[in-house]
Amino acid sequence: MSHSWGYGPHDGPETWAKSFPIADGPRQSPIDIVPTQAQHDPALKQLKLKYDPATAKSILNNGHSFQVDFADDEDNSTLSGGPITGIYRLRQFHFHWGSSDDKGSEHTIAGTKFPCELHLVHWNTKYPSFGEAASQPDGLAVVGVFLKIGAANPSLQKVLDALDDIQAKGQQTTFPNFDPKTLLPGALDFWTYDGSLTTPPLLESVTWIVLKDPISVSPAQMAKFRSLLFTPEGEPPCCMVDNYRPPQPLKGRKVCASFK
Ligand SMILES: NS(=O)(=O)c1ccc2c(c1)[C@H]1CCC[C@H]1[C@@H](c1ccccc1Cl)N2
Ligand SMILES: [Zn+2]
Repeated sequence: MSHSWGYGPHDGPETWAKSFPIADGPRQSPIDIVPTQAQHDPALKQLKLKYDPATAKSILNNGHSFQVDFADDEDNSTLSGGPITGIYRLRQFHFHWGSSDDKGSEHTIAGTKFPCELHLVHWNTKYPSFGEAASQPDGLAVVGVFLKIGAANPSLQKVLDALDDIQAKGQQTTFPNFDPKTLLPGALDFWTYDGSLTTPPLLESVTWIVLKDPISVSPAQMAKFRSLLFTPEGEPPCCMVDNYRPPQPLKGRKVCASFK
């Protein structure tokens, strides 16, 4: 049976546990990050992100968000260092956002919500594939970046310019030669904790690496995100907004900080 889940009143985060009981599991994401309760871990290494723009392939409206997919058959775009051991390959990046600027991020900082949050999804190359890695406790590493209202972001604009071709669910187009590093803030200070995918199947296989510093997004750029549709062509249009899961119980987990 194909699980149809979404973000509405009848299929949203409060209903997911019915089809995905892990929704009430011990290491669910996102969480509210409370900086004063995070523990500085001096043993944490610097994050090493090595991205090759040539690995960018396509951009897809998957009906929950839109994602930019990368060729991950070689170690050309990788994440290492930080809290992880070994090499993780970049698979895709996507976003979560709100219907207004006062909400939209999945992680929050001491209760503060951002209008949007970027997720760069990587999988552990000790496993043979993304799918296999996604089912392992150390299988995935997702770098989360907050977007804060400010100046227009030229690098983000390159991504947003492609959205006209993928307005409806299931639409995809080529997206070559893009360097995701241009979407990162100057400093790579981060919080890290053990968590899960924030959408079904909610697998508890993610080492979360949430960057402290946001990148900028303008109000006009936020409007571009909100012009996408959850619905496929030919169905009554439903704007893709509020595609975020609210923070989940910490259940005793420690959040570590790479900085003082
Ligand atoms: N928000 S997030 O960063 O926690 C996140 C990261 C990766 C994936 C997901 C959510 C979800 C989103 C749709 C499919 C599912 C997953 C996946 C894709 C194809 C096959 C299997 C799986 Cl598990 N990919
Ligand atoms: Zn996500």
